[in-house]
Parts: sequence; C-alpha cells; structure tokens
Amino acid sequence: MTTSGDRRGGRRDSGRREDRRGDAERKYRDKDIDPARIVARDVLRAVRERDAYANLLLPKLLRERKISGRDAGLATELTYGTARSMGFLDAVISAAAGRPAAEIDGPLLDVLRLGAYQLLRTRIGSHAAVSTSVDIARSENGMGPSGFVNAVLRKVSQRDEQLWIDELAPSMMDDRIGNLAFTYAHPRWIGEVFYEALDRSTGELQAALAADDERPIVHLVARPGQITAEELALISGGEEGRYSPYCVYLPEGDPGQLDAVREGFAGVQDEGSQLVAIALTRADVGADTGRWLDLCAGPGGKAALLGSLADVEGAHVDAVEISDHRAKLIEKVVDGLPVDVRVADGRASGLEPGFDRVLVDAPCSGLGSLRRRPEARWRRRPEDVPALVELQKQLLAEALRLVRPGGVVVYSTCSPHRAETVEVVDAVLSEVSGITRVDARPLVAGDVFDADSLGPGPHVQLWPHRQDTDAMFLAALRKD
Ligand SMILES: C[S@@+](CC[C@H](N)C(=O)[O-])C[C@H]1O[C@@H](n2cnc3c(N)ncnc32)[C@H](O)[C@@H]1O
Repeated sequence: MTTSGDRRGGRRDSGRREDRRGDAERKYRDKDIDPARIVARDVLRAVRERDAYANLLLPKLLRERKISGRDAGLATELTYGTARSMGFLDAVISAAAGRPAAEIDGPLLDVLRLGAYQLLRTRIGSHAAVSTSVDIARSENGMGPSGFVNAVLRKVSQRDEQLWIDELAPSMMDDRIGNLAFTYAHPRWIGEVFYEALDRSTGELQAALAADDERPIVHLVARPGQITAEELALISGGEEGRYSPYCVYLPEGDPGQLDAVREGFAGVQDEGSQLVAIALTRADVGADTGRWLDLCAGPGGKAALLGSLADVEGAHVDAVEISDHRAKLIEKVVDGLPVDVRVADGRASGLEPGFDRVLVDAPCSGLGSLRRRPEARWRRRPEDVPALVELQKQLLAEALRLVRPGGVVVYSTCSPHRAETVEVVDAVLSEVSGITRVDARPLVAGDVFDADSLGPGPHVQLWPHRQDTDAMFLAALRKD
C-alpha cells in the first residue's frame, strides 16, 4: 500500500475540494494525539527503517520531547512490548489483513503493530487501541490508509491473544518448540537454541521463553570503593541484589536521572554481567601480581567493575577493544580508575603475556540478553553465529596464551547458545594443552548464595527464569 498514492488519488478533484480536504487533514494532524503513542510509533519506525536500537532511542526521544511520568511509562511499555512481539504481531496482522505483513506499507505496519500489541498484549480497551491507531494513521497517511488500519485492527480485536495463538501457532503435537516460541513471541530457531541449552527440557523451555518475554527491571551496579549497594539502594529507592554484592534492583524510575549514575559511582549493569567480572576476581591465582586483562572490553561495563575492584586491590587492568567508538565509551566509564584502554584486535593486541587474570567477554549473538534489547530477537539470524564462533575460539586461544601459569581466564558470553559456549571451550581445549577447567560455581556464588544452585558445573549458565539475570555463560580455565 502506497500512502502517498492514496493521497494523490484526489488529483482530479477541484481545487476547492483539495483545500477542504487539506483543512480536514490538518485538523487531524493538529489534533492532540497522545504523545506516548506517537513516540512509540517513531521509535518503531526507526527500528524498522534504519535498524535503530529501541532501548537507546526511546530514552533519548522521551528526554527531547519532555515526556515523563505516566506518559513515559506508557510509551516504554508500548514501544518495548511491540518491538519484542513483532513476529507474533505480524503473523496476526497478516491473517487479519489477508496478505503478508511484509507487503504492507512500512509506516502503516508500524501503526498496525502498535495497535495489535495494545489489543492483544495489554489491558488497554479495544476502542482506545483502535481509535488512537486510526488517528495516527489519518494524521500522517490520510483517510484511505486510516480506513485500512481501522478494518485490520477491528478484525484483530475479534479474538484475544490465546485464540490467535490457537489459530496460528504450529500445533503442540507436531512442533512443541515452534508452538512455545510462537506463544512467547520468539523466532523458532531461538526456541531451538534455548531448548538445546536447557538439556532438551520443554518444561524449562516454556519458563525460559516466558521470562524472556517479560520486561526486566533495571539493575544498577554500585562501584566498589565508591558507593555501597546499601547506600545506592537507599538513595535510589531500589533494593539490594540477591547475588552480586554490588547490585541494586531499580523497579522504576530513570537511572540516568540518579546523581550516583551521573557522577560515575554507579552504572546500569545486569546482575549476571556483574557476576562474571566478580568471578574473575575471586579465582585463586596464587600470588596475584596485579596484572589483569579485559580482552573485549567495550563499552566498558565489566571493565569499570574490574577497574573499581582493581583499585581496591591495588591491581591494574588493561582493557582491549577493537572499535574506536566503543573504546571511547570505555574511557568514559573508567575515568579515574587504574585501567588502560587500548584500541586493538584482541587476537593480536601486542600486550606482553603474564597476566594473572584475563576476561574474554566475547562478541556473541546476544541471545542471552534479548529481554533487554526488545527488537534483537527479530534481527539476529542463525547464519550470524558461525563467524562469531570462529572469532570466539581465536580470542579464547589468545587469552590462554597471555595468561601466566597459575593464572585464570574467564570466558563469557551473553548467550546460552551451546555453539558459542561449551562448544567453544571444548574446541579450544582440544587444541591447547596444559589447561584445567576450574569449577566456576563457587566463583560466582562466593559466600553470598549456594553454589549448588548453579547446576552441576564446572561451567555456569545463568538464566532469566532461574536467577532473573541475563543468560550469561561463563567458564573458568587455569593454566597449569
Ligand atoms: C560482548 S561485548 C563486551 C562487553 C563488555 N565486556 C562490557 O561488559 O561492557 C564484546 C566486545 O568485543 C569487541 N570486539 C569484537 N571483536 C573484537 C576483537 N577481535 N578484539 C577485541 N575486541 C573485539 C566488540 O566491539 C564488543 O565491544
């Protein structure tokens, strides 16, 4: 559908009719359409048109447009919820429109997705969901397209979410993974990846997909030596974390508005990521000479935590990052900490071997943090994985070369994909001799919680449905 074509449809009308219609359109354009839905629509469009990241763009637009309070809450729910559910919504829209969603004009598809999300996955009343969507389409695209939006959304509203799932999901009998993936708005291949990582338990797969389909709360990190989690919880109105001694859960509010975050005493960081950095510092390396390395450091979340811990311990961190832009982001967050940032390929950094502790937080598919990156599940492709796996193996092999005898490498990914986790470690260890797998569970648990709750070991796989963290994987490896 070409919206400009619809507008041009009236070319044969007389000038006066054009004027009258122009007035009518302007009236609609000027009409005070709810700013929350407009900003949601704008973010969804940027995601579709230029691969924008919803979680980066939305806070920026909310600030620029001075949208706060309940409107900001609604915009956030609508934007992230719609982006997360996109594949599911498109299947419903295709059925209701009688043609593939991919053939619908992009700007109208954004409005339809937003409307269908409200109808099927929120408690917003049908009338409000449909009429606000029609208003948006009319104000931008004109009467014809808004009629189309109205017709499609009315059809969508004739069933609830479960009825659409019953109608469109693969059958439970023939394809349980496909059924669960559809139900919890994930591409099927990701359902398969989770299923394999969960030792083929469909019961757990359901829990994992359901947890991944929820909007997570913000986790803050209280940088050691600068502020305690207790203090941060007090000033932020949050609650101390369960697993990381530096974590604070922030159920509501904009973390960017907190002085502690603005001044760099605290940052936004998933608790699972904190546990990875902490695990590296807890490993037994004998006499620690204070040479620590973060081989894939951008944008610097773990480097900042490692840097704060190094500061307390009298150690020093070399932070390597291949991207110039991301290296600059590291520089910002490690300001004042004993961290040197180096723009280099981690496979050939030029650094002298002999590190006590090395972190390889490898570039990965990111399938473990989908809940924090709403549209990512629809953007990632299975064919992205093999090249990442190659790089991961090379980076891990280089880390094992750079660590000193007795030192420890922690290999981590924000992905539970077995090809990126255990299979990388197995492949590298089949080629490199003199390396012992260390039980990573006590390194993660410390004396804060029971290490046995982390599974059989020696590697650790965290999950949103188990620990309410991102699905971080980590393996600890000691050079003999
Ligand atoms: C998963 S992210 C690391 C996240 C980081 N540790 C944190 O906590 O903020 C992986 C990083 O590795 C970088 N990278 C990719 N290839 C690399 C290479 N060959 N050498 C060094 N860094 C690389 C990416 O640019 C990206 O910033």
